[in-house]
Amino acid sequence: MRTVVVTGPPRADLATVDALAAHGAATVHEAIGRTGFLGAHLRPTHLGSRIGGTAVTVLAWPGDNLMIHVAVEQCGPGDILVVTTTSPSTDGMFGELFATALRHRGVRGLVTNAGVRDIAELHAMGFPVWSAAVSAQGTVKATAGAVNVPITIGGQVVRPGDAIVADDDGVVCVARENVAEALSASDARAAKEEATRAAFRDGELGLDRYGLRAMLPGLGLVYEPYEAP
Ligand SMILES: O=C([O-])CC(=O)C(=O)O
Ligand SMILES: [Mg+2]
Repeated sequence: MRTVVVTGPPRADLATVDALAAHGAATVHEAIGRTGFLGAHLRPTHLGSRIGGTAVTVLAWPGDNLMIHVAVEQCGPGDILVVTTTSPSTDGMFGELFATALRHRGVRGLVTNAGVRDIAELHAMGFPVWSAAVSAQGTVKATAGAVNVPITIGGQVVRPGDAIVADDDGVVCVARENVAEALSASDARAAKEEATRAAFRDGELGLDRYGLRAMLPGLGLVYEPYEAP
C-alpha cells in the first residue's frame, strides 16, 4: 500500500463540536436521524468520559502500529485519533506511551476498532479510549498505511476533520459540514426531552404523551389499564 499522509485536514469548528459533545453520543445520534454511530462493539476502557473533537484518521495494517506513530505528528489540540486496520485485528496496538505523546499534543482521546492495552495506566492518566478489544498482544512497526484518509468503522465513514462525540454510550461521527445543523437539532432534542422528563416526573405516561395508547388496539394488544392504589 502507498502511504498517504495529508497534513491539516479542514477541521470542524471546535467550539461547535464542544457544544455538540455536551449533549452526548445518544442525543447527537438521535438528532441527526439515527446515523453516525460507529457500533456497539466500541467500548470505553473506563467509564465516565464524555469527549468531543475533530478526527485524525489512521488506516494501519493489522498487528502493526507504525502509522499511529506517523499520525501523532499530524495531531493538534482538540483532535481525536481514530484508528482502523486493513483487516480485522484485536492486537494491542495502542497504550499509555502513545496516550502520553497524544496528550502532550492536546489530543482528547482515541477511538479504534482494533485492540488497546495498558488499561490501568490509561485509567490512571484519565486518557479516554474506545476500542473493540483489550489485548496485551504487542505489534510491530513495519508497514506503511495511510493517515488522514476516509476510513470506515462499523459501516460508518469517518473523514479527517469530522466531529467525533464519544461517551459511555459509544462513539458517533458527524460530518464536518453538518456540525452546526447537528448542534441545533441536538439542542431541540434536548429541550424536548427536558419537557418530557418534567412530565414523567409528574406522572404522565409515555403511552399518553407519545399518543401510543390509541395505537394499541390496532396492534392486537389487549390490556387492562392499571390504577395505582
Ligand atoms: O508501544 C506500543 O506498542 C503500544 C503501547 O503499549 C503503548 O503505547 O504504551
Ligand atoms: Mg505500553
